[in-house]
Amino acid sequence: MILNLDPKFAPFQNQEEIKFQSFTFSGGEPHIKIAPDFDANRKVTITHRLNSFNDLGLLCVTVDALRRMDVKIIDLFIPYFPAARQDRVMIPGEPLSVKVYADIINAMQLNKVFVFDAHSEVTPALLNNSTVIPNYTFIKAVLENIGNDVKLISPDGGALKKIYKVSEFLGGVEVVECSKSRDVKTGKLSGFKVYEDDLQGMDCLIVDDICDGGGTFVGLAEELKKKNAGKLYLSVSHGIFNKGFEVLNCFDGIFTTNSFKDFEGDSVQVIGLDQLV
Ligand SMILES: O=P(O)(O)OC[C@H]1O[C@H](OP(=O)(O)OP(=O)(O)O)[C@H](O)[C@@H]1O
Repeated sequence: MILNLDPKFAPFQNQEEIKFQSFTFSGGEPHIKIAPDFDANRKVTITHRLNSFNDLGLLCVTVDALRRMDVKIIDLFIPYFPAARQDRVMIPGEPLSVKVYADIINAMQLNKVFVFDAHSEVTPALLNNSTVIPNYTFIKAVLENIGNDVKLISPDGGALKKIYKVSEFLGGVEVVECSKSRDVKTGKLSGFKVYEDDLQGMDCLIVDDICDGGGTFVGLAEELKKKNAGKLYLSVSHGIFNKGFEVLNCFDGIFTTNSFKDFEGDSVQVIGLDQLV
């Protein structure tokens, strides 16, 4: 059975849904009332786009309510893992935020926790009983839109291992390795390298987990164009796009999923997770 905490997000279409009402108390506390007309002996999968501490609060009270209804087996599907990029302490005084979220979820003693395309190996390492759903079928769906005659672009060393697995899944689509550097003091992006001399007009698809402000991809696109890239496409599993799509107008197509939020308009092509999981 499925309990979709976000009414706009229902990735598992074929399962029977548990009904509930959720609201926020005047003091700001999330609350839920779950309709008791379901078989508590069955496994319940909660789905949630867990993007903030408020979402986490609703999840915590939901798990508590289910436990009090005697539900023994609870799975969780949170496609975007919050703070997954805060997976190391860069400067003393900063938190290891990904562990804060993981510890809270671990305390719920869930049967399985599913995450879509985790930022790094730190998330599943910290999260008990976790399964990372890879981005393979997402990228396959992107290629169904733009064609197979592209090179896959890995923006940095951290993404390399994943992109070679994507390439293998797709039957050996060629990978171009790139790297990015940051200013040690400010943490700001300072440069990109593309480890191929001439892209000879080939179309390029950048594959990454998250687009936030987009600086990574705009900078990389400039370097790819300097190396004679043809059309440029961007695919990110989790679209935050906090600076909008104007900044990304160097791309001939942008693809993402609905793991983080929904999108309106045609600036981005969204491949829903219901088609991928
Ligand atoms: O859209 P932007 O604002 O440019 O951010 C997107 C980039 O941020 C994340 O990597 P991050 O730089 O955090 O990776 P790291 O773990 O290698 O530092 C993500 O994997 C993208 O590469």
